Amino acid sequence: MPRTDCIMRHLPYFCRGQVVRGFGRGSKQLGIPTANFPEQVVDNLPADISTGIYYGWASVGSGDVHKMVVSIGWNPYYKNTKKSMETHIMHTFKEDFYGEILNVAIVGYLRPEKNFDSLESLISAIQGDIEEAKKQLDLPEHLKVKEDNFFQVSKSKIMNGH
Ligand SMILES: Cc1cc2nc3c(=O)[nH]c(=O)nc-3n(C[C@H](O)[C@H](O)[C@H](O)COP(=O)(O)O)c2cc1C
Ligand SMILES: Nc1ncnc2c1ncn2[C@@H]1O[C@H](COP(=O)(O)OP(=O)(O)O)[C@@H](O)[C@H]1O
Ligand SMILES: [Mg+2]
Repeated sequence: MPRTDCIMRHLPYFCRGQVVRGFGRGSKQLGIPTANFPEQVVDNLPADISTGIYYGWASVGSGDVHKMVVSIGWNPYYKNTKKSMETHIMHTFKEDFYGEILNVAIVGYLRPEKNFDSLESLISAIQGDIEEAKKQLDLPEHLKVKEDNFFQVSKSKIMNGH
């Protein structure tokens, strides 16, 4: 079982990285696209940050900051052999953003990763996570992270030059 005090010690956790291709299941099978981070970003996570489902804030390149949910782990339903970190942003984008920089601030923990008997139950669990995250993120302590300098830096010229 994840030790909540261990997890919370690292939050908020900020990171950025280029969006890479995963297995293409997020949008095609689940109807919930997830922007996947490269292995390097996953390897740089603090060793004692538990796998599981988290929520927070995200922006793409120098774009607006949106609510997000992120899954860190091996996706037991799919039995992945590599640990992944995948972010679903609660926003409708006009097009895919592979290759762009994704900026992420994780602020809270929702639950451990689970296996499910059916795709339908995986999808409804994820939809439940999204609803819970939306509620939690309206709390003042979480809303303030949206304004963090971390996201301001991503809007600066330095980042736009890439
Ligand atoms: C909020 C959220 C919760 C998730 N929870 C689980 C889970 O409990 N078990 C699991 O096997 N996968 C879970 N996933 C991961 C999905 O299985 C994953 O997004 C899907 O396999 C897409 O993978 P892909 O990006 O490689 O295509 C979750 C994803 C999100 C965004
Ligand atoms: N709201 C969104 N949240 C996350 N990714 C999105 C969103 N809208 C579009 N995308 C795009 O969808 C891609 C993820 O789709 P997905 O089916 O999970 O494929 P993959 O397996 O390649 O990660 C992201 O890399 C991004 O380019
Ligand atoms: Mg994905």
